[in-house]
Amino acid sequence: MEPDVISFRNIHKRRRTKTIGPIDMSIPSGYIVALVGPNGSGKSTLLNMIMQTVFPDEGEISWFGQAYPDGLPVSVRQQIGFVPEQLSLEEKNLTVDEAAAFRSIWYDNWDGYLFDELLSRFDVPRGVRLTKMSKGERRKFEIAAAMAPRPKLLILDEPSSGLDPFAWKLMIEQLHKCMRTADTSILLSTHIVDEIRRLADYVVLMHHGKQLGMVEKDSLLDNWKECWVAQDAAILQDLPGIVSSRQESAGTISFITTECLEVERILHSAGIGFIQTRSLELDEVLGLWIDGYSPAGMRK
Ligand SMILES: Nc1ncnc2c1ncn2[C@@H]1O[C@H](COP(=O)(O)OP(=O)(O)OP(=O)(O)O)[C@@H](O)[C@H]1O
Repeated sequence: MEPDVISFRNIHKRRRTKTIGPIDMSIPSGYIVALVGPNGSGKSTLLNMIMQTVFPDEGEISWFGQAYPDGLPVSVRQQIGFVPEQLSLEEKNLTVDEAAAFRSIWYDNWDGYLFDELLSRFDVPRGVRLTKMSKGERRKFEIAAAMAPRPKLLILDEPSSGLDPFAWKLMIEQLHKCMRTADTSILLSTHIVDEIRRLADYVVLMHHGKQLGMVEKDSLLDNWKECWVAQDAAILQDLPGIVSSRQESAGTISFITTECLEVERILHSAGIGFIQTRSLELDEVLGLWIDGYSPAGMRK
């Protein structure tokens, strides 16, 4: 079995107004994991710790199953593609071609053909300095450059920030392709619900510097539902994961549950069917999760 691509063990990072951590989490190999959470919850800090542009005050990080307390070797760094939240200062005055030449020295696995193909698909102008590009053009350059070494791990900090809908769709396609052809694991931070829906296998929720858990996206969406049944409110006592309920009309109630599959099993065995169900929107799910309702099937 492939080792986890990244493991955090008891990680703490003190910031001016809050502490990020404790973080204990492993990112499994071969999946897309979405890091979600409100502004300032610690997502970028976590990603920057993986890149060693920020160092934890306590705890240990492992890359592909190994810790490197004396610094990340270049050979391991070359296996990781990174799209940071901000443009890197070293490259700020370079043109696309100069920045690509700089990176191709750094990454000996750099695939110039793939980079050229991605740039032309994304329609990025080549001879222009990165600082003179639009935000979206710069973002597209960053995504192409992070994918060009065909890394084992791709880390994307709010990758779609500034992308137009066409570029966004193309990015989603390219990330799927990257997973298929290069077997790349992906960890991304995002606020875009549709991005999570289209890309993520797992969702990790961050809140106030704490990681509230990791759960399979499909299990989250299959289990967190609003349901309508032709029963009175007494039935709710026998059902798990009830968040809220409402009397819709005489003899009909609706309720929100975090354990819809189990609720369905219990009702079915009592000969009761749903009148209808509605999947919660992901932002409703995340709001409830932050409010303390834990999803079933949380990954350790
Ligand atoms: N260089 C820094 N020095 C001190 N505090 C920092 C630094 N960078 C971030 N912080 C603080 O750490 C906390 C977490 O910030 P971080 O950027 O990791 O959050 P985030 O979840 O990525 O937020 P967003 O969704 O807004 O990008 C915030 O309270 C922020 O003010």
